[in-house]
Amino acid sequence: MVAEKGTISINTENIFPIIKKFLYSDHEIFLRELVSNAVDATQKLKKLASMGEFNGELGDLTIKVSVDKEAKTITISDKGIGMSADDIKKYINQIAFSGAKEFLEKYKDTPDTNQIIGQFGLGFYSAFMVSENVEIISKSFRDDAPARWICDGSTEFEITEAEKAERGTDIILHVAADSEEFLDNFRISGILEKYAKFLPVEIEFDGKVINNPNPIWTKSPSELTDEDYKAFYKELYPFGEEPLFWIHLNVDYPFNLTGVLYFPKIKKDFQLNRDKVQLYSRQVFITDDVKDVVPEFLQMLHGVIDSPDIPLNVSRSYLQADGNVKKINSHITKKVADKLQEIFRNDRTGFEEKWESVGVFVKYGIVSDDKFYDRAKEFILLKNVESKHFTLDEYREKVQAIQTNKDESVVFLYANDVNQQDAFIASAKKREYDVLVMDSPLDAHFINALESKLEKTTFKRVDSDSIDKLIDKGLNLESVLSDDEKKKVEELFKEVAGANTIQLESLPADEVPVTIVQPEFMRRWKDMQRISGQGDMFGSMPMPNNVVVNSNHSLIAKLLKTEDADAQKALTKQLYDLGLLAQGMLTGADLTKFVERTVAAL
Ligand SMILES: Nc1ncnc2c1ncn2[C@@H]1O[C@H](COP(=O)(O)OP(=O)(O)OP(=O)(O)O)[C@@H](O)[C@H]1O
Repeated sequence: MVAEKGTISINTENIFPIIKKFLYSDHEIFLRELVSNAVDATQKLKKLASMGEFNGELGDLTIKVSVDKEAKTITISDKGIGMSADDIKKYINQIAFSGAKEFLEKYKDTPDTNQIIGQFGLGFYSAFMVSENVEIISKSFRDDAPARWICDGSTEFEITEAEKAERGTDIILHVAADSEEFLDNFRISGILEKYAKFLPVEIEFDGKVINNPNPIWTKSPSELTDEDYKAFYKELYPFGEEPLFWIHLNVDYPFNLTGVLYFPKIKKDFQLNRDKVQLYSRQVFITDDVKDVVPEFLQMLHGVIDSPDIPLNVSRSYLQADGNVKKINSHITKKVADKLQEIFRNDRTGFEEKWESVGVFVKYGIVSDDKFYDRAKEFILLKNVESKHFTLDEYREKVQAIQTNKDESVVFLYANDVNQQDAFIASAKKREYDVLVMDSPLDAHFINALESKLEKTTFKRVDSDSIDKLIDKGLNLESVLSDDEKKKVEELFKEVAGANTIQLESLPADEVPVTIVQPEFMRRWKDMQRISGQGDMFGSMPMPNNVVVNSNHSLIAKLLKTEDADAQKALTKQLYDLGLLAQGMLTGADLTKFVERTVAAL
């Protein structure tokens, strides 16, 4: 068969309803699009005026939005460049022919042209998502006769001359029966509040200007004071607590990006984050779902990012593939790291005070982004039980002399619950060891990440073994017990200890007789699963503990000497329960019996 080539034909009558229906999943977007067009028309006029191509009076350029419940109309009026009948035919009747793009092409070499929002030539048609008929009444700045265009959403339209005294455009939406929700003032003001809050031209609704046309991210940091940044934060999040500090982003190469990111105070447990980073494109709100644009670990930041290089119709798969978005992502990471480093270097005390909040970002960053560790390693802080902070290098330097084990690995001891692990911390202190506090939900992952980065360093929770096993220097004490005696002790404890493993050790005589420890490896693995929210496959499984019996303690000698079998059992049980009690593991009926027994023995 001979190859045949051709062009696929598109039938406008069929494609039009598809555009209307599926272009935007969210119908409220129509207002964003129409108000953006009005802003564009106004900005174009200002631009022409600044170049001497328009010499008339600019006058009040406020854009007005109004709702007429009775007539069932929504009107968006601007005093921008307007359109003649020919302009309407050219720009409106040809779908996907963007006048904005044409304008940009024409003036691309002049300054400030990038303030125009439109790019696809589709936005106007979103009006049909909510309207039965859409009417345009417009008068061009060129003083051509005013024109009226009306269309019912089919491919047919009517264009006639109109009466209009003032320059500019009125877009009148005759709202369809299924969209009457948009005839509600609250609804409209809510939509404007969301999308138009920072548009660069004043927008009036219900007699009030609803926007701040000059938000701080459009200004230069040198014009701004701390108070300005704080006031803007309040404007964004009226109920938020004052932020810790902020970063003003200002990039124009290789992509355009402005914005202000705030570091919020973070409570210990991650609270649900309602105050999110907002994404704008030329001051038009796009979304507050900034996944992909902002690195995952920085999504807890607050503030605003504005980039014309982020496509307006944000779809996730599109964003992930977008080269600019990737660059933006790593730029933000770098900026955040630079800012943290600057504060760390210039104000160490202030940095330490903020560590509880800042640490959450840093830890999350280290866990989720390999490159971030290299940027952050200088200012990662560790806090010990005396609430002193150390960098990684400082801490290693501090503990290395006495906390190195026989394999030459430096052991960083930590507690995740200082109260509950007090007895273990006390034994560590007896050896003059230092103990860190690792009590944030991220710490299990953070510790793992650090172990993989730091050479010859292991983290061990203070209660995961007896202290001389945690930092095993290979200097084993002799046991005072014979092998037979050891066996006997083991049997006695086996009877009371259920599924737990008995571990006889020759510890110094002044260490406690019985300790219950939770092996580091299993426990940490379980913690990590819990925080990653991965099914609780092992989470609900009871974890066997190790019962460390100090064979050198005098009470163990006494236990062996006790001849009466019941008395021997009772003493074993008492010692075991004391071990559980020290770990906060003695509860319920066992605790009640323990108290009764102890009282009876007094
Ligand atoms: N209020 C208005 N005043 C003057 N011209 C307008 C107005 N609204 C629309 N236009 C003209 O119609 C064109 C098409 O508008 P439309 O919203 O469909 O696309 P766009 O704004 O160019 O791009 P996008 O699809 O990104 O919004 C605009 O580029 C502009 O030339």
